[in-house]
Amino acid sequence: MTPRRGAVERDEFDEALSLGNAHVAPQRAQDPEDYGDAFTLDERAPAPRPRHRPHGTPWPDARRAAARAARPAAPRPRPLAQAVGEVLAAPLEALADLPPFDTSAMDGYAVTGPGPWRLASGQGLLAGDRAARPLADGTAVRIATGARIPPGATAVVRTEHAELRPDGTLLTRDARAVRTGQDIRPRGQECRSGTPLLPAGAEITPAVVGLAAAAGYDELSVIPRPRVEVLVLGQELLHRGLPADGRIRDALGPMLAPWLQAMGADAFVTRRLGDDAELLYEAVGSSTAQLIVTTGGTAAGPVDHVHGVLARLKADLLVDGVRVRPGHPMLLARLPNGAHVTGLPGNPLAAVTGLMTLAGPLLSALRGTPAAEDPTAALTEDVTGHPTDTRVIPVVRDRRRPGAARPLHFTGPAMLRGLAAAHALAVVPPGGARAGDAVALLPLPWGGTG
Ligand SMILES: Nc1nc2c(c(=O)[nH]1)N[C@H]1C(S)=C(S)[C@@H](COP(=O)(O)OP(=O)(O)OC[C@H]3O[C@@H](n4cnc5c(N)ncnc54)[C@H](O)[C@@H]3O)O[C@H]1N2
Ligand code: MOO
Repeated sequence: MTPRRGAVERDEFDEALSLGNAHVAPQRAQDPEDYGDAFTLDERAPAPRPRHRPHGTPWPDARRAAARAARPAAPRPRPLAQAVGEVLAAPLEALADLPPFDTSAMDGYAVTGPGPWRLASGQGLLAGDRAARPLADGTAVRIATGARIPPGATAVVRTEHAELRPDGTLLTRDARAVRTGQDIRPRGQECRSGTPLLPAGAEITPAVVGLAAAAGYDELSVIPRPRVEVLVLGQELLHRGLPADGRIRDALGPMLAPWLQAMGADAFVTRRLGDDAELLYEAVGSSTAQLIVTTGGTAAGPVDHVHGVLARLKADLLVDGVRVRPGHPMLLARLPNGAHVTGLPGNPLAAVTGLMTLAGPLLSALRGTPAAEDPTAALTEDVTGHPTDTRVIPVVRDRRRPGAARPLHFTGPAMLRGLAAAHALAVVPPGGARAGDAVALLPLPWGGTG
Protein backbone atom coordinates (compact mmCIF):
# COMPACT_ATOMS: atom_id res chain seq x y z
CA MET A 1 0.00 0.00 0.00
CA THR A 2 1.23 3.50 -0.74
CA PRO A 3 2.14 5.36 2.42
CA ARG A 4 0.05 8.50 2.72
CA ARG A 5 1.04 11.84 4.05
CA GLY A 6 2.55 11.37 7.46
CA ALA A 7 3.92 7.91 6.79
CA VAL A 8 7.42 7.44 8.06
CA GLU A 9 10.22 4.99 7.74
CA ARG A 10 10.12 1.79 9.81
CA ASP A 11 12.88 2.28 12.33
CA GLU A 12 11.90 5.86 12.94
CA PHE A 13 8.35 4.68 13.41
CA ASP A 14 9.34 2.05 15.94
CA GLU A 15 11.35 4.59 17.88
CA ALA A 16 8.43 7.01 18.02
CA LEU A 17 6.03 4.22 18.92
CA SER A 18 8.18 2.90 21.71
CA LEU A 19 8.06 6.38 23.24
CA GLY A 20 4.31 6.24 23.07
CA ASN A 21 3.77 9.17 20.75
CA ALA A 22 3.44 7.67 17.30
CA HIS A 23 -0.04 8.99 16.68
CA VAL A 24 1.62 12.35 16.29
CA ALA A 25 3.82 12.45 13.19
CA PRO A 26 7.50 12.22 14.14
CA GLN A 27 9.64 15.26 13.41
CA ARG A 28 10.39 15.75 9.79
CA ALA A 29 13.97 14.85 8.93
CA GLN A 30 16.34 17.66 8.02
CA ASP A 31 17.27 15.74 4.94
CA PRO A 32 14.82 13.18 3.57
CA GLU A 33 17.81 11.23 2.29
CA ASP A 34 18.54 10.35 5.92
CA TYR A 35 15.55 8.06 5.70
CA GLY A 36 16.20 6.61 2.30
CA ASP A 37 13.52 6.65 -0.34
CA ALA A 38 10.95 5.07 1.96
CA PHE A 39 10.28 8.37 3.71
CA THR A 40 7.70 10.81 2.51
CA LEU A 41 5.63 13.51 4.08
CA ASP A 42 4.20 14.60 0.77
CA GLU A 43 1.33 12.74 -0.82
CA ARG A 44 2.35 13.97 -4.28
CA ALA A 45 5.72 12.29 -3.95
CA PRO A 46 6.25 9.10 -5.95
CA ALA A 47 5.29 5.83 -4.25
CA PRO A 48 8.20 4.88 -1.98
CA ARG A 49 9.89 1.50 -1.88
CA PRO A 50 10.26 0.15 1.66
CA ARG A 51 13.93 -0.05 2.62
CA HIS A 52 13.40 -3.25 4.62
CA ARG A 53 11.58 -6.29 3.37
CA PRO A 54 8.43 -6.51 5.52
CA HIS A 55 8.65 -9.43 7.93
CA GLY A 56 5.80 -11.67 9.00
CA THR A 57 2.21 -12.34 8.03
CA PRO A 58 0.03 -9.35 7.08
CA TRP A 59 -2.28 -8.55 9.97
CA PRO A 60 -5.60 -9.42 8.24
CA ASP A 61 -4.14 -12.77 7.09
CA ALA A 62 -2.87 -13.59 10.58
CA ARG A 63 -6.32 -12.96 11.99
CA ARG A 64 -7.90 -15.18 9.33
CA ALA A 65 -5.32 -17.92 9.93
CA ALA A 66 -6.21 -17.94 13.64
CA ALA A 67 -9.92 -18.10 12.83
CA ARG A 68 -9.35 -21.09 10.55
CA ALA A 69 -6.97 -22.92 12.87
CA ALA A 70 -9.50 -24.71 15.09
CA ARG A 71 -12.90 -26.38 15.17
CA PRO A 72 -15.41 -26.29 18.01
CA ALA A 73 -15.28 -29.03 20.63
CA ALA A 74 -18.03 -31.66 20.88
CA PRO A 75 -21.32 -30.43 22.44
CA ARG A 76 -22.10 -31.23 26.07
CA PRO A 77 -25.21 -30.90 28.21
CA ARG A 78 -24.97 -28.17 30.85
CA PRO A 79 -27.45 -27.26 33.59
CA LEU A 80 -28.84 -23.77 32.95
CA ALA A 81 -27.14 -22.38 36.04
CA GLN A 82 -23.69 -23.24 34.62
CA ALA A 83 -24.31 -22.38 30.98
CA VAL A 84 -23.72 -18.61 30.96
CA GLY A 85 -20.67 -17.74 28.87
CA GLU A 86 -20.86 -20.90 26.80
CA VAL A 87 -22.32 -21.18 23.32
CA LEU A 88 -25.47 -22.87 22.04
CA ALA A 89 -24.46 -26.08 20.25
CA ALA A 90 -27.91 -26.40 18.68
CA PRO A 91 -30.65 -23.92 17.84
CA LEU A 92 -32.78 -23.00 20.85
CA GLU A 93 -36.36 -24.01 20.04
CA ALA A 94 -39.29 -23.37 22.33
CA LEU A 95 -40.37 -26.52 24.17
CA ALA A 96 -43.72 -24.92 25.04
CA ASP A 97 -46.08 -22.20 23.90
CA LEU A 98 -45.29 -18.85 25.55
CA PRO A 99 -47.37 -17.92 27.33
CA PRO A 100 -48.51 -21.50 27.80
CA PHE A 101 -52.16 -20.43 28.38
CA ASP A 102 -54.28 -17.29 27.96
CA THR A 103 -53.03 -15.12 30.80
CA SER A 104 -54.23 -12.00 32.55
CA ALA A 105 -51.78 -9.12 31.95
CA MET A 106 -53.23 -7.06 34.84
CA ASP A 107 -54.75 -7.30 38.29
CA GLY A 108 -58.48 -6.68 37.89
CA TYR A 109 -61.55 -8.55 36.72
CA ALA A 110 -62.06 -11.11 33.96
CA VAL A 111 -65.35 -10.23 32.29
CA THR A 112 -67.62 -11.67 29.64
CA GLY A 113 -69.28 -9.45 27.07
CA PRO A 114 -70.12 -5.78 27.60
CA GLY A 115 -70.77 -4.53 31.16
CA PRO A 116 -72.19 -4.11 33.63
CA TRP A 117 -71.30 -7.48 35.11
CA ARG A 118 -72.30 -9.44 38.18
CA LEU A 119 -69.18 -10.27 40.25
CA ALA A 120 -68.71 -13.87 41.34
CA SER A 121 -67.92 -14.20 45.06
CA GLY A 122 -64.64 -15.49 46.49
CA GLN A 123 -60.99 -14.40 46.20
CA GLY A 124 -60.98 -14.99 42.46
CA LEU A 125 -58.28 -16.40 40.25
CA LEU A 126 -54.59 -16.32 41.18
CA ALA A 127 -51.42 -16.98 39.21
CA GLY A 128 -50.65 -20.68 39.45
CA ASP A 129 -54.27 -21.79 39.89
CA ARG A 130 -55.38 -24.80 37.89
CA ALA A 131 -58.02 -24.42 35.19
CA ALA A 132 -60.89 -22.16 36.26
CA ARG A 133 -64.57 -22.81 35.78
CA PRO A 134 -66.12 -21.19 32.67
CA LEU A 135 -67.45 -17.68 33.13
CA ALA A 136 -71.10 -17.16 32.18
CA ASP A 137 -72.14 -14.22 30.00
CA GLY A 138 -72.60 -10.99 31.96
CA THR A 139 -70.46 -12.12 34.89
CA ALA A 140 -67.02 -11.19 36.16
CA VAL A 141 -64.43 -12.73 38.45
CA ARG A 142 -61.53 -11.14 40.30
CA ILE A 143 -58.22 -12.07 38.61
CA ALA A 144 -54.52 -11.51 39.36
CA THR A 145 -51.74 -10.81 36.85
CA GLY A 146 -50.45 -14.11 35.51
CA ALA A 147 -53.62 -16.10 36.30
CA ARG A 148 -55.27 -18.23 33.63
CA ILE A 149 -58.15 -16.56 31.86
CA PRO A 150 -61.29 -18.60 32.55
CA PRO A 151 -63.04 -20.06 29.50
CA GLY A 152 -65.65 -17.64 28.17
CA ALA A 153 -63.92 -14.45 29.42
CA THR A 154 -63.56 -11.81 26.71
CA ALA A 155 -61.42 -9.16 28.45
CA VAL A 156 -59.74 -8.05 31.66
CA VAL A 157 -60.72 -4.76 33.28
CA ARG A 158 -57.90 -3.30 35.43
CA THR A 159 -58.71 -2.66 39.08
CA GLU A 160 -58.17 1.08 38.63
CA HIS A 161 -60.59 1.18 35.68
CA ALA A 162 -63.37 -0.68 37.53
CA GLU A 163 -66.06 0.42 39.94
CA LEU A 164 -67.58 -2.22 42.20
CA ARG A 165 -70.98 -1.29 43.64
CA PRO A 166 -71.99 -2.60 47.11
CA ASP A 167 -74.63 -4.81 45.48
CA GLY A 168 -71.92 -6.70 43.57
CA THR A 169 -72.43 -4.95 40.25
CA LEU A 170 -69.21 -4.20 38.37
CA LEU A 171 -68.95 -1.29 35.92
CA THR A 172 -66.10 0.47 34.15
CA ARG A 173 -65.27 3.94 35.48
CA ASP A 174 -66.41 6.83 33.30
CA ALA A 175 -68.22 4.38 30.99
CA ARG A 176 -64.82 3.33 29.59
CA ALA A 177 -65.24 0.96 26.62
CA VAL A 178 -63.99 -2.62 26.94
CA ARG A 179 -62.20 -4.06 23.94
CA THR A 180 -62.38 -7.80 23.30
CA GLY A 181 -59.05 -9.36 24.32
CA GLN A 182 -58.04 -6.31 26.35
CA ASP A 183 -55.27 -7.07 28.85
CA ILE A 184 -55.29 -10.75 27.91
CA ARG A 185 -51.97 -12.27 26.76
CA PRO A 186 -53.09 -14.98 24.39
CA ARG A 187 -51.44 -18.41 24.54
CA GLY A 188 -48.45 -18.57 22.12
CA GLN A 189 -48.21 -14.77 21.76
CA GLU A 190 -44.41 -14.87 22.10
CA CYS A 191 -43.80 -18.25 20.47
CA ARG A 192 -45.35 -21.64 19.76
CA SER A 193 -43.73 -24.90 20.84
CA GLY A 194 -41.05 -25.60 18.21
CA THR A 195 -40.52 -21.94 17.25
CA PRO A 196 -36.78 -21.27 16.68
CA LEU A 197 -35.70 -18.69 19.26
CA LEU A 198 -31.91 -18.44 18.73
CA PRO A 199 -29.44 -20.04 16.31
CA ALA A 200 -26.62 -22.42 17.18
CA GLY A 201 -23.48 -20.42 17.92
CA ALA A 202 -25.29 -17.78 19.97
CA GLU A 203 -23.54 -16.81 23.17
CA ILE A 204 -25.43 -17.92 26.27
CA THR A 205 -25.98 -14.72 28.21
CA PRO A 206 -28.01 -14.35 31.41
CA ALA A 207 -30.93 -13.27 29.18
CA VAL A 208 -30.62 -16.43 27.07
CA VAL A 209 -30.68 -18.57 30.19
CA GLY A 210 -33.83 -16.76 31.28
CA LEU A 211 -35.50 -17.33 27.91
CA ALA A 212 -34.47 -21.00 27.88
CA ALA A 213 -35.95 -21.49 31.37
CA ALA A 214 -39.19 -19.81 30.34
CA ALA A 215 -39.33 -22.01 27.24
CA GLY A 216 -39.03 -25.20 29.30
CA TYR A 217 -35.32 -26.11 29.38
CA ASP A 218 -33.48 -27.56 32.41
CA GLU A 219 -30.18 -27.88 30.57
CA LEU A 220 -28.72 -26.76 27.27
CA SER A 221 -26.49 -28.43 24.75
CA VAL A 222 -23.39 -26.21 24.75
CA ILE A 223 -19.97 -25.91 23.20
CA PRO A 224 -17.93 -25.75 26.39
CA ARG A 225 -15.68 -22.79 27.06
CA PRO A 226 -12.22 -23.53 25.66
CA ARG A 227 -9.77 -24.33 28.46
CA VAL A 228 -6.90 -21.86 28.46
CA GLU A 229 -3.68 -21.81 30.45
CA VAL A 230 -1.60 -18.64 30.75
CA LEU A 231 2.18 -18.94 31.11
CA VAL A 232 3.91 -15.70 32.11
CA LEU A 233 7.61 -15.58 31.29
CA GLY A 234 10.25 -13.19 32.58
CA GLN A 235 12.65 -13.36 35.52
CA GLU A 236 12.37 -9.59 35.91
CA LEU A 237 8.73 -9.71 36.96
CA LEU A 238 7.53 -8.98 40.47
CA HIS A 239 4.09 -10.10 41.59
CA ARG A 240 3.58 -7.67 44.47
CA GLY A 241 4.89 -4.39 45.81
CA LEU A 242 6.73 -1.60 44.04
CA PRO A 243 9.05 -1.97 41.07
CA ALA A 244 12.61 -2.06 42.43
CA ASP A 245 16.19 -3.01 41.60
CA GLY A 246 15.64 -3.25 37.84
CA ARG A 247 12.55 -5.41 38.26
CA ILE A 248 9.02 -4.44 37.24
CA ARG A 249 5.53 -5.61 38.12
CA ASP A 250 3.91 -8.32 36.03
CA ALA A 251 1.08 -6.47 34.27
CA LEU A 252 -0.02 -9.40 32.13
CA GLY A 253 -0.57 -12.12 34.72
CA PRO A 254 -3.41 -10.22 36.43
CA MET A 255 -4.87 -8.99 33.13
CA LEU A 256 -4.94 -11.98 30.82
CA ALA A 257 -7.08 -14.49 32.70
CA PRO A 258 -10.02 -12.09 33.16
CA TRP A 259 -9.57 -10.80 29.61
CA LEU A 260 -9.66 -14.34 28.22
CA GLN A 261 -12.62 -15.12 30.46
CA ALA A 262 -14.43 -12.13 28.95
CA MET A 263 -13.62 -13.57 25.52
CA GLY A 264 -15.44 -16.77 26.48
CA ALA A 265 -12.51 -18.89 27.65
CA ASP A 266 -12.17 -20.95 30.80
CA ALA A 267 -8.82 -19.49 31.85
CA PHE A 268 -8.24 -22.04 34.56
CA VAL A 269 -4.68 -21.26 35.60
CA THR A 270 -1.96 -18.60 35.29
CA ARG A 271 1.57 -19.84 35.96
CA ARG A 272 4.73 -17.77 36.31
CA LEU A 273 7.76 -19.53 34.90
CA GLY A 274 10.59 -16.99 34.93
CA ASP A 275 13.01 -17.48 32.05
CA ASP A 276 13.61 -21.21 32.50
CA ALA A 277 13.46 -23.07 29.14
CA GLU A 278 13.05 -26.47 30.83
CA LEU A 279 10.12 -25.28 32.93
CA LEU A 280 8.50 -23.84 29.80
CA TYR A 281 9.09 -27.09 27.89
CA GLU A 282 7.51 -29.10 30.72
CA ALA A 283 4.59 -26.70 31.12
CA VAL A 284 3.68 -26.55 27.44
CA GLY A 285 4.35 -30.24 26.82
CA SER A 286 2.19 -31.42 29.74
CA SER A 287 -0.62 -28.86 29.53
CA THR A 288 -4.20 -30.13 29.27
CA ALA A 289 -5.42 -26.79 27.88
CA GLN A 290 -6.84 -26.33 24.38
CA LEU A 291 -5.01 -23.00 24.17
CA ILE A 292 -1.80 -22.05 25.93
CA VAL A 293 -1.09 -18.33 26.03
CA THR A 294 2.52 -17.40 26.73
CA THR A 295 3.75 -13.87 27.40
CA GLY A 296 7.26 -12.61 26.66
CA GLY A 297 10.17 -14.55 25.29
CA THR A 298 8.99 -14.34 21.66
CA ALA A 299 11.87 -12.23 20.34
CA ALA A 300 15.50 -13.12 19.81
CA GLY A 301 17.03 -12.14 23.16
CA PRO A 302 19.28 -14.43 25.19
CA VAL A 303 16.39 -15.71 27.35
CA ASP A 304 13.66 -15.74 24.70
CA HIS A 305 12.83 -19.46 24.74
CA VAL A 306 9.39 -19.68 23.12
CA HIS A 307 10.56 -20.53 19.59
CA GLY A 308 13.12 -23.06 20.83
CA VAL A 309 10.62 -24.84 23.07
CA LEU A 310 8.01 -25.01 20.31
CA ALA A 311 10.62 -26.49 17.97
CA ARG A 312 11.58 -29.11 20.58
CA LEU A 313 7.91 -30.00 20.96
CA LYS A 314 7.59 -30.36 17.17
CA ALA A 315 4.91 -27.71 17.05
CA ASP A 316 3.65 -26.45 13.73
CA LEU A 317 4.19 -22.67 13.49
CA LEU A 318 1.02 -21.37 11.81
CA VAL A 319 1.91 -17.69 12.23
CA ASP A 320 5.43 -16.53 13.06
CA GLY A 321 5.48 -12.75 13.34
CA VAL A 322 2.72 -10.43 12.18
CA ARG A 323 3.02 -7.13 10.33
CA VAL A 324 1.35 -5.14 13.08
CA ARG A 325 2.56 -2.50 15.56
CA PRO A 326 2.79 -3.03 18.41
CA GLY A 327 3.06 -6.76 18.71
CA HIS A 328 4.93 -7.93 15.62
CA PRO A 329 6.81 -10.82 17.33
CA MET A 330 3.48 -12.60 18.16
CA LEU A 331 3.08 -16.19 17.01
CA LEU A 332 0.54 -19.00 16.73
CA ALA A 333 1.49 -22.67 16.80
CA ARG A 334 -0.27 -26.03 16.90
CA LEU A 335 1.12 -28.76 19.14
CA PRO A 336 1.15 -32.40 18.05
CA ASN A 337 -1.79 -33.07 20.45
CA GLY A 338 -3.93 -30.52 18.56
CA ALA A 339 -3.76 -27.79 21.23
CA HIS A 340 -2.69 -24.31 20.18
CA VAL A 341 -0.14 -21.88 21.57
CA THR A 342 -0.33 -18.12 21.12
CA GLY A 343 2.99 -16.50 21.96
CA LEU A 344 2.29 -12.91 22.99
CA PRO A 345 5.15 -10.41 23.08
CA GLY A 346 6.20 -9.24 26.52
CA ASN A 347 5.45 -5.54 26.09
CA PRO A 348 1.96 -5.27 27.59
CA LEU A 349 0.19 -3.37 24.79
CA ALA A 350 1.92 -5.59 22.23
CA ALA A 351 0.58 -8.59 24.17
CA VAL A 352 -2.95 -7.17 23.97
CA THR A 353 -2.57 -6.72 20.21
CA GLY A 354 -1.58 -10.38 20.01
CA LEU A 355 -4.50 -11.36 22.19
CA MET A 356 -6.96 -9.56 19.92
CA THR A 357 -5.26 -10.65 16.68
CA LEU A 358 -4.64 -14.35 17.38
CA ALA A 359 -6.29 -15.51 20.60
CA GLY A 360 -9.64 -13.78 19.92
CA PRO A 361 -10.31 -15.38 16.50
CA LEU A 362 -8.95 -18.74 17.69
CA LEU A 363 -11.29 -18.72 20.70
CA SER A 364 -14.23 -17.85 18.43
CA ALA A 365 -13.30 -20.85 16.26
CA LEU A 366 -13.06 -23.12 19.32
CA ARG A 367 -16.43 -21.85 20.55
CA GLY A 368 -18.14 -22.09 17.17
CA THR A 369 -19.26 -18.46 17.28
CA PRO A 370 -19.53 -16.88 13.84
CA ALA A 371 -17.08 -14.03 13.17
CA ALA A 372 -18.93 -10.74 13.47
CA GLU A 373 -18.21 -7.92 11.06
CA ASP A 374 -15.90 -5.31 12.60
CA PRO A 375 -17.68 -2.10 13.53
CA THR A 376 -16.09 1.03 12.10
CA ALA A 377 -15.59 4.59 13.31
CA ALA A 378 -14.30 7.80 11.78
CA LEU A 379 -11.01 8.99 13.25
CA THR A 380 -11.08 12.46 14.79
CA GLU A 381 -7.48 13.17 13.74
CA ASP A 382 -4.76 12.00 11.39
CA VAL A 383 -2.92 8.89 12.57
CA THR A 384 0.62 8.32 11.44
CA GLY A 385 0.97 5.03 9.64
CA HIS A 386 3.66 2.43 9.62
CA PRO A 387 4.89 2.10 6.05
CA THR A 388 4.28 -1.63 5.72
CA ASP A 389 2.47 -2.77 8.86
CA THR A 390 -0.98 -2.33 10.35
CA ARG A 391 -1.23 -0.33 13.56
CA VAL A 392 -3.59 -1.11 16.40
CA ILE A 393 -4.25 1.86 18.69
CA PRO A 394 -6.48 2.43 21.71
CA VAL A 395 -9.32 4.88 21.02
CA VAL A 396 -12.30 6.35 22.84
CA ARG A 397 -15.71 7.22 21.46
CA ASP A 398 -16.01 10.92 20.83
CA ARG A 399 -18.89 12.08 23.02
CA ARG A 400 -19.77 15.02 20.79
CA ARG A 401 -19.59 13.10 17.50
CA PRO A 402 -21.43 9.79 17.39
CA GLY A 403 -19.54 7.24 15.28
CA ALA A 404 -16.21 9.01 15.75
CA ALA A 405 -13.18 7.61 17.58
CA ARG A 406 -10.42 9.66 19.18
CA PRO A 407 -6.91 8.19 19.40
CA LEU A 408 -5.50 8.20 22.91
CA HIS A 409 -2.11 9.15 24.26
CA PHE A 410 0.25 6.88 26.20
CA THR A 411 -0.01 4.07 23.72
CA GLY A 412 3.61 2.93 23.50
CA PRO A 413 4.07 -0.87 23.43
CA ALA A 414 5.07 -0.95 27.09
CA MET A 415 2.19 1.30 28.21
CA LEU A 416 -1.29 0.42 29.43
CA ARG A 417 -2.38 3.93 30.37
CA GLY A 418 -4.09 4.60 27.02
CA LEU A 419 -5.63 1.14 26.86
CA ALA A 420 -7.11 1.40 30.36
CA ALA A 421 -9.12 4.44 29.22
CA ALA A 422 -10.08 2.98 25.83
CA HIS A 423 -13.42 1.87 24.48
CA ALA A 424 -11.89 -0.09 21.59
CA LEU A 425 -8.77 -0.65 19.55
CA ALA A 426 -8.74 0.96 16.11
CA VAL A 427 -7.05 -0.69 13.16
CA VAL A 428 -4.94 1.75 11.15
CA PRO A 429 -3.89 0.37 7.77
CA PRO A 430 -0.29 0.55 6.52
CA GLY A 431 0.40 4.12 5.45
CA GLY A 432 -1.83 5.67 8.08
CA ALA A 433 -5.25 7.25 8.10
CA ARG A 434 -6.62 10.77 7.91
CA ALA A 435 -9.08 12.52 10.15
CA GLY A 436 -12.53 11.44 8.98
CA ASP A 437 -11.37 8.11 7.55
CA ALA A 438 -13.45 5.13 8.67
CA VAL A 439 -11.31 2.49 10.34
CA ALA A 440 -12.22 -0.91 11.77
CA LEU A 441 -12.66 -1.19 15.52
CA LEU A 442 -11.85 -4.18 17.66
CA PRO A 443 -14.33 -3.88 20.51
CA LEU A 444 -12.98 -4.73 23.94
CA PRO A 445 -14.64 -7.95 25.10
CA TRP A 446 -16.46 -6.27 27.98
CA GLY A 447 -18.39 -4.18 25.47
CA GLY A 448 -16.44 -0.94 25.49
CA THR A 449 -17.75 0.41 22.17
CA GLY A 450 -21.40 0.66 23.17
N1 LIG B 1 16.54 -6.58 18.28
C1 LIG B 1 15.20 -6.52 18.44
N2 LIG B 1 14.73 -6.51 19.67
C2 LIG B 1 13.43 -6.44 19.87
C3 LIG B 1 12.54 -6.38 18.76
C4 LIG B 1 13.09 -6.40 17.48
O1 LIG B 1 12.37 -6.34 16.47
N3 LIG B 1 14.44 -6.49 17.35
N4 LIG B 1 11.21 -6.28 18.99
C5 LIG B 1 10.83 -5.64 20.22
C6 LIG B 1 9.46 -5.77 20.41
S1 LIG B 1 8.51 -4.88 19.37
C7 LIG B 1 8.91 -6.49 21.42
S2 LIG B 1 7.23 -6.45 21.67
C8 LIG B 1 9.69 -7.29 22.30
C9 LIG B 1 9.12 -8.69 22.37
O2 LIG B 1 9.96 -9.41 23.11
P1 LIG B 1 9.58 -10.69 23.93
O3 LIG B 1 8.26 -11.24 23.54
O4 LIG B 1 10.74 -11.58 23.84
O5 LIG B 1 9.36 -10.09 25.37
P2 LIG B 1 10.42 -9.89 26.52
O6 LIG B 1 11.75 -9.59 25.96
O7 LIG B 1 10.29 -10.99 27.46
O8 LIG B 1 9.82 -8.57 27.16
C10 LIG B 1 9.73 -7.40 26.44
C11 LIG B 1 9.46 -6.25 27.41
O9 LIG B 1 8.22 -6.46 28.04
C12 LIG B 1 8.39 -6.55 29.45
N5 LIG B 1 7.48 -7.55 29.97
C13 LIG B 1 7.53 -8.86 29.71
N6 LIG B 1 6.55 -9.51 30.35
C14 LIG B 1 5.87 -8.57 31.02
C15 LIG B 1 4.76 -8.63 31.91
N7 LIG B 1 4.15 -9.79 32.20
N8 LIG B 1 4.32 -7.47 32.47
C16 LIG B 1 4.95 -6.30 32.20
N9 LIG B 1 5.99 -6.19 31.35
C17 LIG B 1 6.47 -7.32 30.80
C18 LIG B 1 9.80 -6.92 29.65
O10 LIG B 1 10.28 -6.59 30.92
C19 LIG B 1 10.48 -6.17 28.52
O11 LIG B 1 10.64 -4.84 28.89
O12 LIG B 1 11.02 -7.38 21.84
C20 LIG B 1 11.60 -6.16 21.44
N10 LIG B 1 12.94 -6.40 21.14
O1 MOO C 1 6.45 -2.94 20.26
MO1 MOO C 1 6.56 -4.58 20.14
O2 MOO C 1 5.80 -3.94 18.69
O3 MOO C 1 6.03 -4.08 21.58
O4 MOO C 1 5.50 -5.69 19.64
